[in-house]
Amino acid sequence: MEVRDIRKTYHLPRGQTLKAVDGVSLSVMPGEVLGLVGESGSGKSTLGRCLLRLTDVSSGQIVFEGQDITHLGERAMRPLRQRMQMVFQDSYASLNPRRRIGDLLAEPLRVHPGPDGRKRSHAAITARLHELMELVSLPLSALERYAHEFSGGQRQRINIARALALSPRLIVADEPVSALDVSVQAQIVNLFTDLQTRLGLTYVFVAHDLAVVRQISTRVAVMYLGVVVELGETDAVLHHPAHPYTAALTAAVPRPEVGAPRAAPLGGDIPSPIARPAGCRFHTRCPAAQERCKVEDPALRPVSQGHFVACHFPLTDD
Ligand SMILES: Nc1ncnc2c1ncn2[C@@H]1O[C@H](COP(=O)(O)OP(=O)(O)OP(=O)(O)O)[C@@H](O)[C@H]1O
Repeated sequence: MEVRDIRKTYHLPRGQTLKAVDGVSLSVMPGEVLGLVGESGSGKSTLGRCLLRLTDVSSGQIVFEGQDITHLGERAMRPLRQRMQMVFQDSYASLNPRRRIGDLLAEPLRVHPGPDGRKRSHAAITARLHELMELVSLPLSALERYAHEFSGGQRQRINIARALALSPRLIVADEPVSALDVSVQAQIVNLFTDLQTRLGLTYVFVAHDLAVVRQISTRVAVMYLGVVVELGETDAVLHHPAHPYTAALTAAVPRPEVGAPRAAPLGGDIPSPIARPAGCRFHTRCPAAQERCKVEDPALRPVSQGHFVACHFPLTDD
């Protein structure tokens, strides 16, 4: 997927505008896991929804497998929906409590044609449901039960099974483990990793927990107030951050292999995206801000091969 300068503006009552995504360009390569991190309100969920066209973008371009999908209508999007799916944070809200799990999972299989382009038979649907249960390590008996009969972790397995039903290539997972207990989180992250290897999936993995992102991501994009401020390989971004914001985020996470933290944890709140600061949008909280940062918005530019930062004074390792 190629994303070019996409923006999503919400028009609020009283004429205010909120730029939730304010010019993001990035690519998602086949088979990679792109972690999207940033504090609450930075625009991660909105960007994830824009990528899958679950919300309309205000401007910019989204190209998926060579096809410009930016302005496709719902009918034209339908065949593409099979190839891109979303897993949400709230495992309960996304499962209809009055329907058996087997019924919920069968629905997309009934609506969309099979790999041969024809309507799936009852037997083909049943066989696929069994495969899905195996993929997410749930017993077949789960198909007969209702959402409330499962734990949060099991419900997230069901949501993953539903996302997998139509054999997608790309999955956007929006904080898929944030609502789970820590021990369960690890199991679900491992499940995502196993599935990725087995099925050759590509993920955009939205999370505010850097430990989770470090574990699963090939590359990381750090968002702040609607833009990507740092992008690169996971190790480069999280272990050698070039943006003071990333450095502050990583400083908040204890790392056993490193003694003293590299930067002070972040103070203050994220400013309102309705009245975002002029110049570099991070300057009001940046320990290294200078005069230039108050007036000039830095563009994302390379600091090394494949590692990009939007900062006038990027950090170096020495
Ligand atoms: N439907 C909407 N109408 C108006 N504003 C919205 C809407 N959806 C999101 N926003 C605003 O857009 C900004 C970005 O929100 P978004 O949920 O994308 O951020 P996030 O980084 O995913 O945060 P969180 O982790 O809290 O979900 C926030 O200021 C939010 O209030």
